[in-house]
Order: sequence, then C-alpha cells, then structure tokens
Amino acid sequence: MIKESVFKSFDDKTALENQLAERIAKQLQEAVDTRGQASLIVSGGSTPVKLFQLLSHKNVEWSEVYITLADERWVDNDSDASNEKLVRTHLLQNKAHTAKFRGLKNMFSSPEEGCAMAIEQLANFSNPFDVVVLGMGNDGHTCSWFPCSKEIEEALSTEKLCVAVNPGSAPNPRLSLSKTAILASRQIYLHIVGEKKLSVYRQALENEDANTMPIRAVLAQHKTPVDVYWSA
Ligand SMILES: O=C(O)C(O)[C@@H](O)[C@H](O)[C@H](O)COP(=O)(O)O
Repeated sequence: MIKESVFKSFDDKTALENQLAERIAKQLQEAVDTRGQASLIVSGGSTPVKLFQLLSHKNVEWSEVYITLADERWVDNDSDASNEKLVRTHLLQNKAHTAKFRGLKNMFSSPEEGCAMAIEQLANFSNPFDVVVLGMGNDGHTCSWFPCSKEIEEALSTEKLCVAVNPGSAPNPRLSLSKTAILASRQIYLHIVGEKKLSVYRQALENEDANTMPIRAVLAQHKTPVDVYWSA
C-alpha cells in the first residue's frame, strides 16, 4: 500500500470544486508574484467542466498564465471530442480569457507527426509546471496513458515531454504529456468524483504494476506532491 498522496474527501462535488478552484487560483497567482509567470496543465473529460467555469472567474493575473492540456484527442478543434474546445468554452472565458493557451493539436495528420511541434508549444512554460490537474478513467488511465495501448511503456518511460497514443478501448488517436512531463511539476491534483472512481483509485494503490493501472505512476512516487480531491 502506498501513502504518498494526500486524500481529501468532500460530501458533494460543489464543495470540492469551490475549494479546488480557490487553491489553484492562489497557487497560480503566487507563481506570478514570485516568478513573473505561471503554468497550468488541465485534463479533458467531463469531470472538470464546473471547475473550469469557477476558475475562469478567479482574480489571477491570467495574462501571465500559460495553459495547456495533459492530453488531446487528434480531432478538429471544433469537434465536441476536442479537449481544446472544452478548455476554450469553459476555462478561457471571463477573467481567464487573457490566459496564454497553447494547444497540443496541430495541422499534422497524426499525433505521431504532430508530436515535435506540440513539444515546441511548451517552450515558454515554466519548468517545473506550477499546477497540473489530472482526471482518471475507470480503467485506471490518466492523461492518455491507456493500459490497453501499445505505447503505455513509452508514455511512462520516455524522457520526451509528449507521446502519441492509440488507445484500443477509447476513440481517437491521442497526444499525451508523458510521465516525465507530468512529474516535472510543483503540484499535481487528481480530481475524481463518484464511488466507482474511488474504488479504482483504491485498486491503483494496491496494484503494483503501473502499466496495468497507469494512475499509479503518479500516485506511487515521491518526487512531486499529489493531492487527491474526491467527492461522492
Ligand atoms: O481527454 C481525456 O479523456 C482525458 O484527459 C482523460 O485522462 C480524462 O481525464 C479521464 O478519462 C477522465 O474522464 P472523465 O472526467 O470524463 O471521467
């Protein structure tokens, strides 16, 4: 059993979202105050929508905040499957509309071909990243580290910041930040909601193999602080 991460439990998702948005905004502004800029890595999926909306209203010097994605589906940016579209619709609004968003999807026809250009997009981001917000799937994936993909070992071992992934169990080829990129951060949050995800999270703590339970690559490490925010 690993115990490196901090587990915060909330009775309802609204309380979780309010506290997490407050904490992220504070950390971003502290980064701007201390180092002149901040970086925020966010995930797609359905879980973070309300969190994005709350964050977009926070008082942060957003024009000094660089934002990118933990992973992206290789679809057009106006597709409903696009994580960039999700971020543009819910996060880059209100006070946050001045943030410097750098997407991972580009004009290349596959994530394999687009990988180098996506890495270039990260050149201005502070190293380490200030805040990373991850989600988790019911198969234990985070980012696009799918246990079913042939690229899983590469995603968890490459020194490169991005990796192309072709998941067998989920639609669309993807481009994902690698484990190396994600762990090069000051703070990681894992944002999960519901009993099913709580049980997957518990399984990940017990399962010794990160290739079959990739979220473990984030949970079972001592380098970067991870706070797990869970609500029923
Ligand atoms: O683009 C994506 O799909 C992701 O970034 C992915 O890692 C996501 O965070 C989980 O699959 C959880 O997704 P839900 O929030 O929809 O459960």
